[in-house]
Parts: sequence; C-alpha cells; structure tokens
Amino acid sequence: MAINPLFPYPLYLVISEQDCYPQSWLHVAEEAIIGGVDIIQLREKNETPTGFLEKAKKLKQLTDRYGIPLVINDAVDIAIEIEAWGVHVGQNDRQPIAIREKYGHRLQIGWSLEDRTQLDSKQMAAVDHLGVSPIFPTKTKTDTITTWGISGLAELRNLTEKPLIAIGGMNLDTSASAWLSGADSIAVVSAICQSKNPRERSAQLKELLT
Ligand SMILES: Cc1ncc(COP(=O)(O)OP(=O)(O)O)c(N)n1
Ligand SMILES: Cc1nc(C(=O)O)sc1CCOP(=O)(O)O
Ligand SMILES: [Mg+2]
Repeated sequence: MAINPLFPYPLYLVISEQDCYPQSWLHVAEEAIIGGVDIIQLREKNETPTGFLEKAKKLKQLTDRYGIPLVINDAVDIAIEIEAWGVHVGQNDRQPIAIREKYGHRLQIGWSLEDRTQLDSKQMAAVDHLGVSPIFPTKTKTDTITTWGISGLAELRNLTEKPLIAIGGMNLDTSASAWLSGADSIAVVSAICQSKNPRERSAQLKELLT
C-alpha cells in the first residue's frame, strides 16, 4: 500500500505509562520516534486530569522536537490546551460533530468504528480518520465489541475513503497483512511499549509498511 496523503503516518504508537511499565514511558516514546514511529497518541485511562495534562505537556515537547503529530485520547479540553494535532474519541466519548462545532478545525478528529452501520452515522461528516476497532482481540483493551479481522478491514476499505487505522493485536506477525489489506496506518501499544528494545521494534514494524 502507498502512503495516504490524507494520513501520511503509517506507524502509529498509542502510549501510556502503565502500558510501558517498568520502562519509562517518555523514554519509550523517544526511542520509538527514533526507530520510525510517525504519530503518537497519549492514552491515559487511569490518570487524574492534572496528571494527564502534565504528561501531555511533556509528550508535546518531545513530539514537537521531532516534528511529529500528537493525538490526545478522549480528553478534548487537554488536546486544545496543549495545541495537539488531534484527538481520538470512541462511540462513548464526546462525539465528532460536537467537537467540530466547538473547536472548528483546530483538531484532527479520529473516531473508533466498531460496526459497519456507524459508517452511515451523521458523525462521519466531522470525522477525519477512523480507528478500526479492533482488528484482533487484545489484552490491552478488553471492552471491545466484535473483531473486524483482516477480512473485515478489507471490506471496510471498499466502503469508505476515510483513512483507516488498524488497531488491536498489531505486531510483527499481523501488521503486514493489515497494511496490505488497506490500512493507512498501523496502531500498536504492546508490540512497542512492552518490547525490550522499542527503537529496534519500531524500525522492524516500519520496515513492514513500505
Ligand atoms: C487509533 C485508535 N483507534 C481506536 C481507539 C479506541 O478508542 P475508544 O474506543 O474511545 O477506546 P479508548 O481508547 O478510549 O479506551 C484508540 N484509542 N485509538
Ligand atoms: C487502544 C486500543 N483501542 C483498541 C480498539 O479496538 O479500539 S484496541 C487498543 C489497544 C491495542 O493494544 P495492542 O497493540 O497491545 O493490541
Ligand atoms: Mg475513548
């Protein structure tokens, strides 16, 4: 697959302190960027708002230094405050139209797609890219509904021109098939965060996406 000019970020790291433990999450982020990660999402599900904001500021400094986009998970107000590139929201979060109405185009908006019927939702008008949620079951996030599999991803590719981000169980064994089946980006948590060498693992994953 070629790089999609609407989402030219083939390797997408979703990071949290907990998912990187016992490694330092900020160190993992930097090593992953050096290894080839193109975009990072900060996803802190167990932080206080103040703690999330502090982490977001630190990560923004790092991503700015390397010139890559930062996405904030769920917390639209924090994304605005730190001038993040984007926000990612799911079906149970603040919805794309409400975000667009309030903040215009200050944020790129990612939305999780859990079901084909959601492609017909009016929310799609305010969505910039879609998280295909999930491709495979994963221990990192268990409150998902059904799995798309590679065949579901390929079907989706024929149904929408929005950039598609494959997430859930993406690793060295699964990323190439998702990429070749139409994903514009491969999002990973544990494959990088739990690797002993996040820089090398990122480079290995990136190598598959060319
Ligand atoms: C790129 C990407 N895709 C999907 C998700 C999941 O978002 P959501 O369904 O809101 O679940 P949480 O991540 O908030 O638990 C994502 N974060 N990123
Ligand atoms: C953050 C997230 N969202 C998902 C979704 O399906 O929407 S799966 C997921 C975690 C992906 O972790 P790993 O790369 O370790 O499988
Ligand atoms: Mg969410």
